[in-house]
Amino acid sequence: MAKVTIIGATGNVGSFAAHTISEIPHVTEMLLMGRPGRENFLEGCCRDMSDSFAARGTQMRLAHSTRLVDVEGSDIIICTSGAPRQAGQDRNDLAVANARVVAETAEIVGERAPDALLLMVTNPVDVMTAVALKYSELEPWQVFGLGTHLDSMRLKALIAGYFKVHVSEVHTRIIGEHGESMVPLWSATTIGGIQICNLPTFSGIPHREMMETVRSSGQFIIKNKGATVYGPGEAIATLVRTILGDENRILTVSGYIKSEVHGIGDACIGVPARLNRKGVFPVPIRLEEQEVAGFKASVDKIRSLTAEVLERLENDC
Ligand SMILES: NC(=O)c1ccc[n+]([C@@H]2O[C@H](COP(=O)([O-])OP(=O)(O)OC[C@H]3O[C@@H](n4cnc5c(N)ncnc54)[C@H](O)[C@@H]3O)[C@@H](O)[C@H]2O)c1
Ligand SMILES: O=C(O)C[C@H](O)C(=O)O
Repeated sequence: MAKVTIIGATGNVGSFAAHTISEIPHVTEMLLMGRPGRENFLEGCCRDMSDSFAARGTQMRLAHSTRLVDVEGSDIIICTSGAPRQAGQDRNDLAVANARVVAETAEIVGERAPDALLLMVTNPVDVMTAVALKYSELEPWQVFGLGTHLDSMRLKALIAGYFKVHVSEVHTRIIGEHGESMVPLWSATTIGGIQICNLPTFSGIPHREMMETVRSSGQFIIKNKGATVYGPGEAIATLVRTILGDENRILTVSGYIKSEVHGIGDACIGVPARLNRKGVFPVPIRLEEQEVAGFKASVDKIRSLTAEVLERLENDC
C-alpha cells in the first residue's frame, strides 16, 4: 500500500508519469497536484485516467489538489514542477527560476511529509535535488533526482541496437551531470554479462557518436515535438516501482555524495545507488583514471552552479 503524489501533474512529464505509475500494483493512492487555478484541468485528468483504469481493471484512489499541504501521508512525492527548456536552451539556464519553485515546494514537503521520499525531476535536476535537500531538511537518502538514469537508458538502447541484442542483455551506466558533462562508464558496461572491452567487436563501436546522441537526445526531442515525455515518464516509473517493491536494484540517480567516489563529492550528482523502501543509498565505486577525471569535472561544475543558485535563493529572502 502506498500513496504517490505528483507535483506538476498538469505538465507533460507529470501527467504521463502519473499514468505510468498507476500501473504499479503497490500504488493504492495517487494524488495529482497542480497550481491554483488548474482545478478544472486536474479534474479532467482524473476523469480521463479513471476511464483508463476501467479499461485495464486498475483499482486505486485517485485525487487531485492545488494545496501543497495535501502531500501529507505520501510515501513518494515526485516533483516535476517548473519550466522546461526551450529548443536551443541549456538545462542550466533554468536553474535560478526553477530553484525558486523547488525551494518553496520542498519546504512544505519537509514539514508535511517528513517520512516521504522526494524524487526530483525538474531541471537542472542535479542542482534541483540539492535545493530540495536543503529546503526540505529531509535526510540525504530521502531526496534524490532522476539524474542520469534516463541517459543510461538512452545509451543502453543504442548499445543494444548496435550489437543486435535485447536491452536486458546490456548493463551500462552514465554518471555525473544530467547534462553536457555526463560521463559514460565503459568500464562498467557489459553485454550478456561480458565486459564490453572483452568483445572482439568492441573496438568498432562508435563511442563518440553514441554519446553525442545521448547528450543531444533531450534537445533533439524538444526541437521536434516540444517536450520529452515517454522516456522520462517510464524512467520515473521504474524508480517508483523499484522503491515500492523494495527491490534493492542499483540505478543511476542523482543523490548526495560526500566523498564516496575517489574522494570526490559534496554535491548531488548522478551515481549508482541502491534503491529500496527506505530510500536511496549511493554505492561507493572505483573508476578508471579517465572516468575519474571526467566525473571530477562534472561534480565541480554542478557544485559551483549549486552554490551560485543557493546564494541567489538566500539573497531573495
Ligand atoms: N530530469 C529529467 O530527466 C527530466 C525529463 C523531462 C523533463 N524534465 C523537467 O521537468 C520539468 C517539467 O517538464 P514538462 O515538460 O512537464 O513541463 P510543462 O511545462 O509541461 O509542465 C510544467 C509543470 O510545472 C508547473 N509549473 C511551472 N511553473 C511553475 C511555478 N512557477 N510554480 C509552480 N508550478 C509551476 C506547471 O503548472 C506544470 O504542471 C522541466 O523542468 C523539465 O526540464 C526533467
Ligand atoms: O532535455 C531536457 O530538457 C529534458 C530532459 O532533461 C531530457 O533529457 O529528456
